Amino acid sequence: MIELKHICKTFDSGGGEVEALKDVSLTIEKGEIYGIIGMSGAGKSTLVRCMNLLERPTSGEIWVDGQELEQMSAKDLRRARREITMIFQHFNLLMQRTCLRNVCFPMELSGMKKADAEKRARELLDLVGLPDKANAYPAQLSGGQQQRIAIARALATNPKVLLCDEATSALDPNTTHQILQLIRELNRELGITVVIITHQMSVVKEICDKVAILDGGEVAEEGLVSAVFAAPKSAAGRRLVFPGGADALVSDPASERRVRLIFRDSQTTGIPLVARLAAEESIYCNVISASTQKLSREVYGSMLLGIPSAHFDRAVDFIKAYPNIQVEEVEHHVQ
Ligand SMILES: Nc1ncnc2c1ncn2[C@@H]1O[C@H](COP(=O)(O)OP(=O)(O)OP(=O)(O)O)[C@@H](O)[C@H]1O
Repeated sequence: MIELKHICKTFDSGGGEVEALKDVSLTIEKGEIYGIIGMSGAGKSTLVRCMNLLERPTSGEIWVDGQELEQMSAKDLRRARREITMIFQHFNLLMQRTCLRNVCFPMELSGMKKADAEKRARELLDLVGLPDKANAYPAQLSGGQQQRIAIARALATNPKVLLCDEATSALDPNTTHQILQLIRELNRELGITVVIITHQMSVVKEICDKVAILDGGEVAEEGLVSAVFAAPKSAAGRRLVFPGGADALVSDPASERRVRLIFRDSQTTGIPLVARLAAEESIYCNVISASTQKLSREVYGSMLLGIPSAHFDRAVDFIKAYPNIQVEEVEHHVQ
């Protein structure tokens, strides 16, 4: 289990101080796939680098399996770091070494015998589906294959935690899907805890159990992916889930009140609610935006409606009579 407690990180950059992380607290349970998502500059890379002390926080504590990293002896910290490995957007392979020698590298550093390291490296190449690339050089491989080699290398020290910093951002959608599948298999089969740093919602939707949305160095919200993405509460969450949104001028605040509806299963997403409000109650709503998405194997729908103020209560009562629809009034600037 990884616990971040009140992490702050301030960088001294020539022109002044940059507060990259402001009082970040998160708990990542053992065996979870945890996504950390945010816009560029939100502090994602800084946060993930703090998790293995590649970056030392200015204040706050990082606990891994009940031990505080900064209180460890140098020897214990080296051991702990071997258990928290990382893969990167640009793979960071050693280009002068063959794939086999790349995977052997961390084992050589830890003093393992060459023959044992090679045996283990071949097993790992097998595990990531590239047993035939042992003698190839990274430059001879595609991006997806290079990331597989990087994953094999990351697994060489039998880690408990795999940190993935934008690990699929340089890959096409199909290759991204294959790498995410591999990461999910490793999570299930080896029980590795996975932390995924990304700016892509599709990545979090595809494999994460939980997500934290980072905004300006702070956690805007966090929780189960299905809960956060179905009904984001923070402004940062809404920007991510409803990018672009609807034009704030699309409805008239003087005559309409705005509600967000969240539909929670495929039966509910199929209800022609707006048509029924018109046909059965003679209430004519303005559909400002609508979308459906699949999260954790369930279909969620979201709709932003402008309801004529005069009929607001009646319309909300009508909607609430349906099970599995969540209704919340939102401010007029919400999109
Ligand atoms: N070594 C550093 N020195 C000074 N400022 C830094 C340093 N590293 C990061 N920052 C600043 O900290 C903030 C957070 O950066 P970080 O790289 O963690 O964000 P990010 O969410 O990972 O962004 P991106 O998705 O663009 O990589 C930014 O304002 C960045 O300029």
